[in-house]
Amino acid sequence: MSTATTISFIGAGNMASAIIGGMIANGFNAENIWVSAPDDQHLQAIRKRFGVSITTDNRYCAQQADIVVLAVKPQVMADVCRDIAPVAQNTRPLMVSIAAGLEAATLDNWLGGGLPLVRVMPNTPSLVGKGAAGLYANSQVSDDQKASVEAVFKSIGSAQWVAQENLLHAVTALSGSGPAYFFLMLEALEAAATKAGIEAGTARELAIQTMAGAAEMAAQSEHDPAQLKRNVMSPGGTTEQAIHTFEDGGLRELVEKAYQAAFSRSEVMAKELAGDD
Ligand SMILES: NC(=O)C1=CN([C@@H]2O[C@H](COP(=O)(O)OP(=O)(O)OC[C@H]3O[C@@H](n4cnc5c(N)ncnc54)[C@H](OP(=O)(O)O)[C@@H]3O)[C@@H](O)[C@H]2O)C=CC1
Ligand SMILES: O=C(O)[C@@H]1CCC=N1
Repeated sequence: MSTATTISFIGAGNMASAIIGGMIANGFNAENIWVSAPDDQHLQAIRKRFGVSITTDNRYCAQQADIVVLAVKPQVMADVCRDIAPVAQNTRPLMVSIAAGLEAATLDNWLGGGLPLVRVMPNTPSLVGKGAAGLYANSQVSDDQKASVEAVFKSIGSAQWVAQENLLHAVTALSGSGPAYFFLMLEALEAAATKAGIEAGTARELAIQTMAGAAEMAAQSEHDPAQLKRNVMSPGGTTEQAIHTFEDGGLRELVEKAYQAAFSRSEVMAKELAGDD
């Protein structure tokens, strides 16, 4: 990505902040980032935190950039896109949507048609440079534009292109929503350990370090997760009692059910919102 690349974010919430924070921590120049949202006080806080330029005018924000990231909730996306469409048609930036569900053709239609558009499904650990994003480009996107957007998301974690757009539903249910699954596991482990008498701060520290250590080991090891799990399960020891409890309690089926629920919701959102024209 060129150091002169300018990026505008329409929407300044959890996900936009995570991406911006990750980019700046990785050396991207805050002067080349614009952010717009309706609430000026919220924007002032973003400026203070990251040193980016801010405006409550989405059109003005979109006009500043080579890449425009649409980072609002799916339900307000139609209004936002229709509002900035004249500007986008005039300056023809690379449009990037991070919204769950919303299809490229629907977005492009709201933006007036014929624009280069990449859909990205990122996740909040982008803030700490450990994001995981799936990307899909429509046919208007050039190779250079693909390289630029890939560079942005690689700078804050892993970025993987998917061959078909509908695979983004599968990415959303895996890595888009995924951080919440692991935060739930942390909450549950911390609660169990606290009940057993460990001080809450200590329980959290040990649980987090265990999760981070397991993830790092899985990333670095030549063994698959099943083997790594077996390596912890000493015969007749403690771990096998816990793992058998998880298996007997139907954890795998529950994970599959939860994954499918997120996947289906993404599909339903795509259908519902595609009808919003
Ligand atoms: N959170 C996550 O983990 C992930 C979210 N996403 C996607 O990212 C998108 C944003 O989600 P998230 O950041 O969680 O949501 P938030 O609610 O945290 O942020 C939404 C932002 O949009 C702003 N906004 C609302 N209306 C407008 C408008 N008309 N013009 C400009 N900005 C507006 C809000 O402004 P204000 O601050 O003033 O209220 C807020 O800053 C969604 O489409 C979601 O599907 C994708 C992957 C992961
Ligand atoms: O829950 C959501 O809809 C968004 C998309 C993936 C993570 N958060």
